[in-house]
Amino acid sequence: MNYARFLTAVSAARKPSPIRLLTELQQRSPPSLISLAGGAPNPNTFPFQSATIKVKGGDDVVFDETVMKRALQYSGSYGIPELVSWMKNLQESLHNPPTASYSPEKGQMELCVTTGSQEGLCKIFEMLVNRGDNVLLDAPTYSGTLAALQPLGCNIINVPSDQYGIIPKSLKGVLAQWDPADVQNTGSTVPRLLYTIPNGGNPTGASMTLERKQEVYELARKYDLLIIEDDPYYFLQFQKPWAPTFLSMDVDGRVLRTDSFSKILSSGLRVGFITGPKPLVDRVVLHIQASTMHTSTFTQLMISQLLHSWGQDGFLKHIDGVIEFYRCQRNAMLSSADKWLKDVAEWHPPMAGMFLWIKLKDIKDTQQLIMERALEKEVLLVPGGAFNINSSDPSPYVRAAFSLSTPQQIDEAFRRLADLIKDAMCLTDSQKGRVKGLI
Ligand SMILES: Cc1ncc(COP(=O)(O)O)c(CNc2cc3ccccc3n(O)c2=O)c1O
Repeated sequence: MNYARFLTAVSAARKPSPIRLLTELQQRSPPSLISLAGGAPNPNTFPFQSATIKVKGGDDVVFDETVMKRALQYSGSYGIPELVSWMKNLQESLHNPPTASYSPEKGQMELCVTTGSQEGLCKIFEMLVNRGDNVLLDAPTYSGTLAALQPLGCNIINVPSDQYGIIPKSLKGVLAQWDPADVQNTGSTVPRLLYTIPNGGNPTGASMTLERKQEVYELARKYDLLIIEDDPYYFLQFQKPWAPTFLSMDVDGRVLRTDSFSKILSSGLRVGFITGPKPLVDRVVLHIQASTMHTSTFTQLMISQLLHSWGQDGFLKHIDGVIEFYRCQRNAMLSSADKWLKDVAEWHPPMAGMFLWIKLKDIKDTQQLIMERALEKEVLLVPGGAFNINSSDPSPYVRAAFSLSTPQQIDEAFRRLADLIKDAMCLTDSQKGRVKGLI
C-alpha cells in the first residue's frame, strides 16, 4: 500500500513532538533513570491521594498512593502501554488480522487509544480528507460522522444500502464512473475512503453480512480505497458467532477500525481505540500529540486495571450480560411497535445495536411532526433528516433508541407516537397543508 497518497498535506507535515518522544522514552526506561527532561508537574503537589472504585461482582479498582500519582500524571500518546497491549491481544483474539504479522511499512497492525471513538473518527478524517475529495458512505449515517466530515469540504457520495448494509452491486455502480487505472495519478478524483458502520448501524440498525463485506473489500482492493470500519456496536450483536470484521479480512492493510468502550463499559469515561496500519495510526498519534496529548491517564488506568482483573474471558462474560440486556430492550421495543405502530409504520428488527429505524407510512418528512407536535405529546425521537447527508432533505423515518427507557416507558412512548400520527392523519387537507411534511 502507498499510504502517502492518502494523507492530507497537514497530516504529512506533522512531526513527532520532541517532548512527547522523551515521555515515551522515559516510560520505557528503568526506574533508575533520572530525568530532568520533562516539564511534568510534581504529583506530590496534587491533592488527590488514593481511590477505590467498587466494581459490581468483581475486584475493586484500587489506586493506592503510587498508582494515584501515575494516574494523575501525563502519559504516552498511543495510550498507556498495559492498556494498548491488552487491547492488541483482544483484537488479535477476536479478529486475527492478517496485518498483525506484517512489517510496519507493509501496514503492521497498530493500535492507539482515543478519547472516545468520536475523537478517532475526527482525527482519521482530518488525516485523510482534503477539500473537494470524494468520500463514500452509506447514508443515513451517524450524525457525529457527518459533523466531523462535512466541515472538511469533501463531496460525500451516498452508497445505497438496506437492512444488510452497503449493497455491493450499488457500490460497484457508483465506482464504475472512475477507471481504477487512474487511482495512482495525481489529481485523480477516484474516492480514497469508504466509511461504514457494519453492525447495528446508527441510525438504521443495519448489520452487514460476511458475504457483502467480502464483496465490498474486493471492490476496495480494485479501487485502492481505505475502509473506515466504525464499529461501536460490534459487542452489541445479539447473535453469535459475531460477524467477521473488515479488519479480520484486511490482507492489504487498508482498514482503519474504530472501537469504543462507550456502549459496554462507560460512555462518560470517553475511551475508544483505533486499530489499523501503523503508517496511518502513527499519523493519528502525531495529531494526538499536538492536540490532547493523550486520553486521560486516570480513566485508562481504571479501565486497564478492570480488564486485567477480568481477563478476556471475564470481559466477554460481561459483554454477554450487556447483550442480554439490549436484546430484552430490543424485544420490548419490537413488541410495542407491533402493538401500536404496525398500521402506520414499518421497520426491520435490528440484529445489533440500540436503535430501531421506523418509517412512517403516510408522512413525507418527520422533522416538524417530531420537533413540534411530538413534544406536545411528551414523546421524543430523532427525525430521520438528522442522519441524511443533506439534513434538509425530507425523511419519513424516525430513530428510536431502546437503550435507556424501560419497556413500560417504550410502550407508552409508542402509544403517544401512534396517537400523534393518527392525529396528524386526521387533519383536514387545508390543515395538513399547514403542517410541513404530511403527505
Ligand atoms: C456509529 C457511531 N460511531 C461513533 C460514535 C461515538 O461514540 P464514542 O465512542 O462514545 O465517542 C457513536 C455514538 N453515537 C451517539 C452518541 C451520543 C452521545 C450523546 C448523546 C447522543 C448520542 N447519540 O444519539 C449517538 O448516536 C456512534 O453511534
